[in-house]
Amino acid sequence: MAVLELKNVKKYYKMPGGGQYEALRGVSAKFNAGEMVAIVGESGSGKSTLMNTIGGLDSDFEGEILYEGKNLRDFSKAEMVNYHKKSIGFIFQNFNLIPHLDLIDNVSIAMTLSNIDESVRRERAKELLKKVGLEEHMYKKPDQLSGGQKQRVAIARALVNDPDVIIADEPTGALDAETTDVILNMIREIAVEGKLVLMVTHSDKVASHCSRVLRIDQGQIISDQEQVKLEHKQESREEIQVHNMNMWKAVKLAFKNMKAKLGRNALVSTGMGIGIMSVILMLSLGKGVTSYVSDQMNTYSNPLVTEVHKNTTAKARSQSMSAMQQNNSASVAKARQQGISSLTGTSSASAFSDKDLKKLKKIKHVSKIQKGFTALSLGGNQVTFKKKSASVIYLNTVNNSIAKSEVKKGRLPKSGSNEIMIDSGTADTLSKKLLGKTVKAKLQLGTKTITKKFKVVGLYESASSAGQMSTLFLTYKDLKKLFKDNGSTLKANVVYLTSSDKKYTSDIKAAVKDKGFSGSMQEQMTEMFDSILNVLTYVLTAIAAVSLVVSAIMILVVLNISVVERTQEIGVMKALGARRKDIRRIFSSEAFLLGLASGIVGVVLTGLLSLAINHFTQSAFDAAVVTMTPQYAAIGVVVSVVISMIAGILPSNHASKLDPIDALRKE
Ligand SMILES: Nc1ncnc2c1ncn2[C@@H]1O[C@H](COP(=O)(O)OP(=O)(O)OP(=O)(O)O)[C@@H](O)[C@H]1O
Repeated sequence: MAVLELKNVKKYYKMPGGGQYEALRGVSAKFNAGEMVAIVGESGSGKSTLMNTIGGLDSDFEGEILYEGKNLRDFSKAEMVNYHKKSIGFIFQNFNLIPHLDLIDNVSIAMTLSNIDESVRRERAKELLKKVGLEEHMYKKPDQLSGGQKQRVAIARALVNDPDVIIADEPTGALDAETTDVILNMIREIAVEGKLVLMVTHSDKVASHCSRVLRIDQGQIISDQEQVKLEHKQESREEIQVHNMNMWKAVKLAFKNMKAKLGRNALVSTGMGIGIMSVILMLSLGKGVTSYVSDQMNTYSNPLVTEVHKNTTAKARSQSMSAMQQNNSASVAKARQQGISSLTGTSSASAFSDKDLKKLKKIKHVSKIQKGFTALSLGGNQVTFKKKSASVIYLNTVNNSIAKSEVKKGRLPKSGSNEIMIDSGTADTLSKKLLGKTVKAKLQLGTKTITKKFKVVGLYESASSAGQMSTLFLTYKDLKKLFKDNGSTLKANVVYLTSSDKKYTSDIKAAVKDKGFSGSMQEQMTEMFDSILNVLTYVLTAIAAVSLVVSAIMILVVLNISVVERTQEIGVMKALGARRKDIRRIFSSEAFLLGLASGIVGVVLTGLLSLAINHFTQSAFDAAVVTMTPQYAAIGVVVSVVISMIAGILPSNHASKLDPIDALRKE
């Protein structure tokens, strides 16, 4: 039975100016296994067109090309892929080997596309390379071989999946006479082993080696002569199961391709890596600076204690904003006054009512609730010792949030014996030995100012550097009495909640906010700083991200160049049975690998740069300002991969859609 049967095959090419050209004009022939058929004809007679249609590279023909009883034109995509992989082997005039793969990989590429295991592939490739006499060259690259050796590799490649038909298009066209004979004998051997060999040639001498000569002129067979019958050897057929190439094999192939252009890919990855670095660096810098500021502001003196204020400043701010919007200057002034009076401790709005205290008591895990008072005054409070005076900005009550370590010298004041504690800075301006001495204090109590003697029993130094303000502490009880003695009532404007365990403090802080109160001044300022820094970080990151657009364009250009450079390779792969999907996968995998490499370069560069920056800031401000978290590193790598893969969509699609005939013809 014939392996291939052609019935009245016609092929029309569309002419650029309209109309069509009939390149094959009703070709009919039968080809049997074990034949070596020379297709001879003048240039332009239609030989290549006929081979392309028989080889399934061009299904746009009329008539029938029957393989196993089915017309190639009616093949489904999967059947056609199988036909390429299993039934047809191509040998080209200019060899069309893949330059960056070694001989083993070149021979076994069709098996890679068929998802055959590496060990099986290599074994088969070695066996075939041995058969064509290139065993000792198998790790060479094609450009290290002579023309004849290259064609021998191409023969081995055509045979790898043990096809029924070998199509050889001028296989000796680029070879000298001596090498031609070697190659022709090898091809003849293929037919002797029982395969059908169809060989295009111009040369009658080459044709004389064949068992049958088919002459073609102007798209028609003009003669069909059987010259000799070949003596056949019965060869056992290889049982090779072909499947579709999986993603992992595509990635591995892509990796080999990338290695071939290592220098270029390294440069591109570094370029994109710098873009990624700028993004990670901005995020890490934002994080580092935010936590530095938070640390500076929020060195909580006592991790168990939460300081609570009435939410008057926020209220005053929003009132003042809405008054400003309404252009009401009286309301603006009123709102501002409220803000000031809440700071100076004279606002009734900032005082805690019993209802407020009850609300706070209900918060889970609060073991103790302590009332306090804090007031700011600019010049109103003064401490005098031996004719020296110092202003005290804050008047505070002794509270649980003061840590033992903050009492630098002496102890906390006790109630009932006119004791105070002042910050060590203010104390020093009065006398180096103020501890234990009696000072005269002028204090503003609400609207009244009183003068009274106190004994300094403690010197205070805030744990937070932002809290280093001149401050005078006395007990709440004493202050309450002072107010009462002067005809007014002290109302707590700060409350300290002690948590039953350190681990609940953050929950308590959150609950305080939920109930409409606010935290300490430092906490409020930190929150404000945090939000400003966050906005700043995002703005800077967005600016840095612009460089990623440039990187994406760079990757797109590089992949496009790669597609152009490798057009022939794509043509060969398609002739060997690569699906569009496979080609797309290979190029997308290259984009993926470029993105991954860039991401890693970006992370490494950020790591190195942050080491340098932190080294500098450590010595300058005793703090590391760049904090690269694993999340940021992961974001960098993911962003890099995603951008690269998006940039790779167009080139990969373009590659997958290339027409195999055009691609193979590309010089
Ligand atoms: N894509 C195409 N579009 C239009 N015409 C084409 C196309 N490909 C081939 N032809 C025309 O079809 C005819 C047959 O071309 P083909 O390449 O099959 O000839 P050939 O016998 O293989 O020639 P050569 O030996 O020079 O390769 C030629 O006249 C050619 O100009």
